[in-house]
Amino acid sequence: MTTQECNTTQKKNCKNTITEPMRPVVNFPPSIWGDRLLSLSVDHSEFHAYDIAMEEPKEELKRMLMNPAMDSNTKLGLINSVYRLGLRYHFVEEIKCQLDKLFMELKMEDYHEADLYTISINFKVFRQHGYKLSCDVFNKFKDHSSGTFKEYITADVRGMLSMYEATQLCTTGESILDEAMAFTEAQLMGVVDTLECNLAKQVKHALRSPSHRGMQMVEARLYFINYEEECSMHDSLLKLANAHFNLLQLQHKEELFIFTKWVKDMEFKKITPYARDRTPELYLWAVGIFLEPQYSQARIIISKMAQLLMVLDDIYDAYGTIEELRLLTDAINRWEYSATDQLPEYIKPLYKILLDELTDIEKKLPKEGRTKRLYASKQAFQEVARGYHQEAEWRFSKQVPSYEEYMKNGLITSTFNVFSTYSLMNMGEIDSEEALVWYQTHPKILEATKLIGRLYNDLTSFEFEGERAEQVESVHTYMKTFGLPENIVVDELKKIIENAWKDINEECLKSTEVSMELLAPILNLARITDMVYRHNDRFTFPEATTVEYVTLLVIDSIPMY
Ligand SMILES: CC(C)=CCC/C(C)=C/CC/C(C)=C/COP(=O)(O)OP(=O)(O)O
Repeated sequence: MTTQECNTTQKKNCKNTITEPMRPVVNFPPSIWGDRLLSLSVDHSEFHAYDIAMEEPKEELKRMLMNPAMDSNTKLGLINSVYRLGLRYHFVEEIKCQLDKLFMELKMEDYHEADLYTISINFKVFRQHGYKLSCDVFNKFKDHSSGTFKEYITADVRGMLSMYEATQLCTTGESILDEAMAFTEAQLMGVVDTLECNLAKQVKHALRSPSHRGMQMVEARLYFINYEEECSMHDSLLKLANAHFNLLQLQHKEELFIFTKWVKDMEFKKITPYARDRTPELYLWAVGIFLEPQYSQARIIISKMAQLLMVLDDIYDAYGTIEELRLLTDAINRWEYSATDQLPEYIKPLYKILLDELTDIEKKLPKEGRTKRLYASKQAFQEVARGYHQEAEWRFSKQVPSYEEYMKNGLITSTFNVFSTYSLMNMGEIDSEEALVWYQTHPKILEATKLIGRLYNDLTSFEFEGERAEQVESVHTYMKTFGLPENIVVDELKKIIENAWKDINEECLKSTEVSMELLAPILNLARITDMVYRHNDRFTFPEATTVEYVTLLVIDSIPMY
């Protein structure tokens, strides 16, 4: 977020005639958390207790998933619940084995008699696991003479909700799904206030955040609360989900404490008082990217990187003068302690933290492939600094680039290359030559995710930055490049976001090229972006939903079953 450009004005200090730049005062809302997060503590014996509590239900669920006698729709329903509860990673092999078989045996005739709910669940489950079930399964719900959906399905709210969720898996060219998304959304909005309690909660949340685009752990907790009847169908599912939530909450508490303490120990408040204070909000991005317990260290590293990016963003967007920003960019490009000398005093401690942290991360990485991974992560950081600098130069020279030129740079300043590089290098996957080669081809899924990040971020912030004469963000560059009014441009950019989601969905269907495990952090990055920016900038102004979600994941206790 940028502020009024006023740091080129010089203020005379009469006593010693040294000129001091006038720096903008940015009224970022303060953090609402205070020191509360520093009192988070965990009892380590509980980790073990939850691990034990998970063992039996996990084995029972494996048996259920592999049970050949279970009817295919019941099985797909169970896989749907497992996925929505964030438990998929426990059953990767079993689910693959079952879906391979079910998908191979599938015949379109099987869907002739099936209802909307069943077809939608089938569709969603297959697609979410990489199997491209044809969208033709929905043809029978269309009245082809009128071109609209058949009237009778509007009475089936549960079915429509499920269809709405399924349409989020749409890929390019599937017009029936585009139409179904608009149709079900409008119908659900029309009836939501007339529904009974549980269904109303489910519909309200889906309209606010469809499950495929939501942050996995938040979605899992809300599924557990809002879809009680589905979760209670199998006792083992209930037990496993419950122990799993408790286990993850312990981890989240511990990690958030470590991250908060690091922010305090590094004295960010003192050395970067001009920057936003958003510790749990940044941590939420890390939880969004990685759900699984084994990525604890990755979540802490990603949170730290996000903190450094946020502070850099606040220097480049507001606090630094253009001369200081040039020096800072040069120092980040040099990436060596001796470059500290060229920096203004107030940036020196930050620069040191940046270099120290990377060295520290280096020590934690396995020796094999270390150089390559470090090179990639350093490059990603340097690229963002150059991108931030380019934006500052445009603002300084009051130049408005073309939309294309802006976006080329804007994809870089989305910062998502840093997030995904750090994610992959902490997965061990980037060790594999194949994964690294794939990553360096600028995969479509990553480009689409960056696009969503840049556009959503701009769409939610351009209005409150609207008083500024020269805007350097996507809405105004698009308006200027194509000579279109603001309302049309906003709609156009939203369409581009929808198309980017289609690309992401398509990429996740090609799971033979790269594993779903490698795609997951990138898909999850798009999901957390959707959660944070779909309605407004919930990162800079986190009061409502972000606080609600941090509380849900880290603070609210989970009753034991
Ligand atoms: C797409 C996007 C930027 C996602 C943010 C991901 C994230 C948590 C990054 C670290 C902090 C940061 C730069 C937040 C965005 O600030 P801002 O809203 O001021 O960003 P801007 O200056 O690039 O518009």
